[in-house]
Amino acid sequence: MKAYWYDNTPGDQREPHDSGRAVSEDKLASLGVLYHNCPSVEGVDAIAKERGYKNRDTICVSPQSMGDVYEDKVKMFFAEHLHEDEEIRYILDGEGYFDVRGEEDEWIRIELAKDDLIILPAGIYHRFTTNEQNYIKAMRLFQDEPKWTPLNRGAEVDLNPHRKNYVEATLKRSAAVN
Ligand SMILES: CSCCC(=O)/C(O)=C/O
Ligand SMILES: [Fe+2]
Repeated sequence: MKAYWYDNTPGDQREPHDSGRAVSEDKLASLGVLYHNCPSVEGVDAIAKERGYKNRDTICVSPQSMGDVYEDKVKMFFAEHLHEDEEIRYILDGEGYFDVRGEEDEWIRIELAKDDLIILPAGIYHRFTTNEQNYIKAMRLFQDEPKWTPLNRGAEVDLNPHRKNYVEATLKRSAAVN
């Protein structure tokens, strides 16, 4: 895992966009984004049990596995959104980037590879993209039914109770201490 401020320059979303300014694991944790390295699935099972996850599936995001819909899927994942549930992603193979918003709405890019596990809190605005290798295989863990419901950013979603709770409980506290 490597995290850094996104450089905001134009160019393909799959390029690194590394500003050269690193972001620490502590900084991510202050935003409610938790990272673990899990060399074996037992570590994943322990985290899932502790946090009450009941379901999981595996997704492969690549032109080989998705065919004609690959580019549309990548565009969809890259639209800024939130979820009403916490989400865990465990990388089984390949690489990709999760971008999350900091306190001042700046993007932080989190580069993930095999054995990396990330927990994103409910209500955080984020997006995902493959990198230039166009290949990632990940385990998706769900607290309840295995559904992936993105709520794309907009005035209405800003007022979503899960968003408001995240802003009050996590984002404002993070801004106060950082
Ligand atoms: C590598 S997992 C596919 C993307 C995804 O599950 C997600 O939640 C994007 O926001
Ligand atoms: Fe998401």
